[in-house]
Amino acid sequence: MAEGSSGSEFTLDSIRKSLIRQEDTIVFCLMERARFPMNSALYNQSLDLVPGFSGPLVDFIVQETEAVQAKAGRYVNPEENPFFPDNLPPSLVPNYNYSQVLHSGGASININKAIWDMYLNQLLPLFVVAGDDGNYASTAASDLSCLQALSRRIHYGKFVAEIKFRDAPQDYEPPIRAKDADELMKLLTDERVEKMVKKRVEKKAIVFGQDVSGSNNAVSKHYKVDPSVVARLYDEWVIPLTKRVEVEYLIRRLD
Ligand SMILES: O=C(O)C(=O)C[C@]1(C(=O)O)C=C[C@@H](O)C=C1
Repeated sequence: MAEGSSGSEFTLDSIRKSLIRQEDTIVFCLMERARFPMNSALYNQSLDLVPGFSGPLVDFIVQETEAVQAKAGRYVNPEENPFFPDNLPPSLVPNYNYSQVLHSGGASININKAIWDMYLNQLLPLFVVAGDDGNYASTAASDLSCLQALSRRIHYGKFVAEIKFRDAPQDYEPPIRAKDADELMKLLTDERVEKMVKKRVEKKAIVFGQDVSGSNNAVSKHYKVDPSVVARLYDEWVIPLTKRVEVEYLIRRLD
């Protein structure tokens, strides 16, 4: 299972612990991306910076990186979903025996297009400064780290949904059979937990993102990423998209 999770235990508590640990990764990834300005040439559809490749430079870098990672077995892991799944090379390394806790229908759920669109068009402009420093390859590597961390967190909804189903099949089976997405959304929602998640990620952005001085204890008011943007990221996108994955997973759970 994911970062910080042992693999043998599969409970709502252990899954939530992993989601909490993944918050750290996401906040640090955003702080790393914020070191670079927007570098918008990287995302320009019509610049064709790479001879023989048509499309933005970020697509080229992500596709090539995913191809190498696919050969090294990244996408054999049920927690990982590629952004460019078409024509990915197969894994060349011996298969690791990942615990197969998900229903087989879960494998086909990949909402990375929505994550990509949200990250590039809505989130990035909220936390990076305008400008161009020419560091396109490093910026794209940093984007990919953010995208992969967000994708892992959001698709973790598959595991959350599986454990919720196993804990209360009698509640979930009727709306699954009726293909009632609204009822499933109601059942899986826990507003108290969502509130806590949003508060905690904002706090993490405050704690991790302040300038630390060796000489005194003054608390800085400058943060590497605006904590309210991190809270908004979870409120508007991460939690709703995780819930979308949960519903998509549950709808297929009895197929
Ligand atoms: O922890 C859960 O129960 C989840 O389903 C995850 C999550 C989230 O994305 O953080 C999503 C839906 C719930 O309303 C609460 C939290």
